[in-house]
Amino acid sequence: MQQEVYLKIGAKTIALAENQKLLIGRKKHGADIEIDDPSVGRKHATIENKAGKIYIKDLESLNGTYVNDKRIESNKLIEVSLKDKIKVVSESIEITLKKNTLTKDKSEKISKKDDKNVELNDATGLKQKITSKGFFNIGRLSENDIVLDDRVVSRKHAKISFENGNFWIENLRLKNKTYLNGHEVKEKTRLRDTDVITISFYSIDLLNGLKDLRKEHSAIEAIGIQKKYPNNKIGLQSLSLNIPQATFVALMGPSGCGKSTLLKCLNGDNPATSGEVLIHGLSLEKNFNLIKKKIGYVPQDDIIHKELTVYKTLFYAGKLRLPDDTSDEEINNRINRVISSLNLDQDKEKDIRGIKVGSLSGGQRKRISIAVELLTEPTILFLDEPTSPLDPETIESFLTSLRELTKEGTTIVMVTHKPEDLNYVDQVIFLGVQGHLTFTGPANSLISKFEVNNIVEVYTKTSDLEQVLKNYYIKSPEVLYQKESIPEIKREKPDSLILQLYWLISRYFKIKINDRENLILLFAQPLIIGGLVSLVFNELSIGVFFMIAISAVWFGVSNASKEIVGELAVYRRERMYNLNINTYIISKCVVLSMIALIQTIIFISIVYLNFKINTVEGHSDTFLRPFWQSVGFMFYLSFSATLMGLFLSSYFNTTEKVMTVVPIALMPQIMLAGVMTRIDNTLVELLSFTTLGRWGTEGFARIQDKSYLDAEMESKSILLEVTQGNDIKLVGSKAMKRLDLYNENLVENGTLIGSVFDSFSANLLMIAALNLVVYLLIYYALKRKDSI
Ligand SMILES: Nc1ncnc2c1ncn2[C@@H]1O[C@H](COP(=O)(O)OP(=O)(O)OP(=O)(O)O)[C@@H](O)[C@H]1O
Repeated sequence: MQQEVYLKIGAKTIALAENQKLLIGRKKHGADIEIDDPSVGRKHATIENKAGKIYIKDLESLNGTYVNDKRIESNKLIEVSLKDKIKVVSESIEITLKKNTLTKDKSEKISKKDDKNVELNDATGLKQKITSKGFFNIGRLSENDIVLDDRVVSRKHAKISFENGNFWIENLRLKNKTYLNGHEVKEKTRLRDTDVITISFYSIDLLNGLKDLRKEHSAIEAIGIQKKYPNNKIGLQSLSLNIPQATFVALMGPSGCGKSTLLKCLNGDNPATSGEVLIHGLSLEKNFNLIKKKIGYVPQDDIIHKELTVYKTLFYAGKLRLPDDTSDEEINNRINRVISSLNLDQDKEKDIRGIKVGSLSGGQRKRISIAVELLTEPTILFLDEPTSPLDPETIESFLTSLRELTKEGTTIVMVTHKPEDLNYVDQVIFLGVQGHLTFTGPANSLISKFEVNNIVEVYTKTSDLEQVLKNYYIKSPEVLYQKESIPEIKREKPDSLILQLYWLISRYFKIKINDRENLILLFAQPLIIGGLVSLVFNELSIGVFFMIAISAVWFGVSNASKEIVGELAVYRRERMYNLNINTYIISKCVVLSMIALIQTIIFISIVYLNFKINTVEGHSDTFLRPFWQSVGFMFYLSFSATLMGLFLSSYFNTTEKVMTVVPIALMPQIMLAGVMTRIDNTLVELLSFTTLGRWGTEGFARIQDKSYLDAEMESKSILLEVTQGNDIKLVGSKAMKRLDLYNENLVENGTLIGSVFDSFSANLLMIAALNLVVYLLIYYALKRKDSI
């Protein structure tokens, strides 16, 4: 049997479990019982419960510890009873010995999880229950002591134990995280009374037990937030907001006033430069890794691939976003649920799951973007102008389904320009020009607040800076938090990089396969260019190898140049979630390399067959060879060019810009290869070092020269030359003499520096070095997109 002992300090009640010792000390110095008084020592005294008996010990404090107004001797355990009055300097601590007792009887365990959790809200019960049982398991399964029915909670998630007089918290699963005061619990950590554990949107602390933060706090609170862009432009003027749970909010204002900026500050996509955003009472900045999994965000552009079917879109989103231990069956159940909650299953004749996203209407596509976000069951949805592309009829059913979501408890913040959308929302936030908050409140009081006849006039008034500043700007009462620089929200790795890579490759592969027309064009390119080369060149010469190298560069760059910029919205959204930049780049490289390999095989086969069949008279052995080495080298060039294309695609923000730059990137490959003209200027020579055109042409020349030499050496038909000093020198074979690609065409007539890297391996190494540089450039270009 155990006795429950409680300490009362002012309004606070703290349980003192059996065999527990608590340190009393000054605030912010790590004590279990913190007293906000400078006259209290950092480590002032201890109070402990030894088998139901309470002892207090003063730790040589300056201002003393008092029992019944008598200062006690330092470093001596003094037993105290119910009647005694204990004082730590000015604070009086009352000790209460509760009458009821607790047994370790198993019947105490209540099977229904809600009943069980209700008990845990009891401000004083949790500690004693943990002490009595020795530990408390927390998890999704009903057999846990604290049951949290939430997808980001593992079946057996964490454990609070009581050992050696102290409480400890440990996370039992690596994948789903437990946070202690905002920091991930990586190892078993001592738990103090003032510590707060957060798992999903639940908080647990020894004093207050379990709390569902969604019930305790507003969904979103912005306190004195302001946004300054790096160019010093103010995107948002200081403002404060409070958005209750399950509210449908429209965010409106004139064009360019900062609506998207505010949305991004509230969801962490591009955080405020000062002030604080709280999501269900938790600091967005400190708990971003948790919060990002529980909020949904659909930016202005669709965050889906039009080449995939609806089912595959949702399936891959589930695989990439849900915890790795989520079964396919569970993902399918969720897909069915989100499809029905967004009324996407109305057409009984044609199942929307099998339709390609690209064939859907604008409204349906928007809903699929939202469905992707709903898979993770977010408590807040941020939507940036979802109704803009929709016609009035579609808007009605679209907003009705969003309303339904708010009834189920989701909070929605939606940027909109459409006055008719106000019929569906509970609240409006109206921004004025240059990011000034001018209105927050129920939609039906917007017109009266501005004393106008219609919403168009609200736009007129809020577009006039002078009027806004004079009459409407709702300045934040006080700026509580000042930050000097943009807070960097630390991004967390996905559960498994390998699995993320697998699903990214799988999705990208499917996208490519489903885009039949484009695939046909991709494979028609080597047929056409290879055919032309065969047609134009009557005999194998340096020009042919130059064309092979340039074609490889062209294939790689053109295959890749639209691949990142074309899905920037998807990339940015997934990056905000848990996308790793390296797995993303590698997934692009893997799939694009497969395409480049097929193109290469087609191209080399055509050129090989052409020169094999149409040999020059007297030189029947002069054809492209060796076949597989040529394929390998062309593929290597094409892969390297793919990286170049990916760099262009990651650096620019629009497809148009990339397409303008592609020819500019290709020209040096042609001009600096040393074939068009002799390169005899050091600067130009050095520039040619950075081109695949140069290394590619030279590499092919070497492969050919070597293969002819080898072939002729084998057949012993070698050529010897008598030099000026009457030495006999091996110069190669008949065929090689005829070609002599490297020496004659590139060194003597072409580049001067060829001899500097006089080996094929050096060629390969130079290309590898270029690849490494380009890979790093892609990485940093993508990283730059994280926060603008
Ligand atoms: N990355 C940035 N750097 C500098 N200024 C920016 C940046 N992003 C936005 N701005 C500026 O901040 C202001 C607000 O932009 P924001 O996109 O938030 O407006 P908006 O109200 O959503 O506009 P719209 O209704 O046209 O979508 C604009 O003047 C814009 O030029």
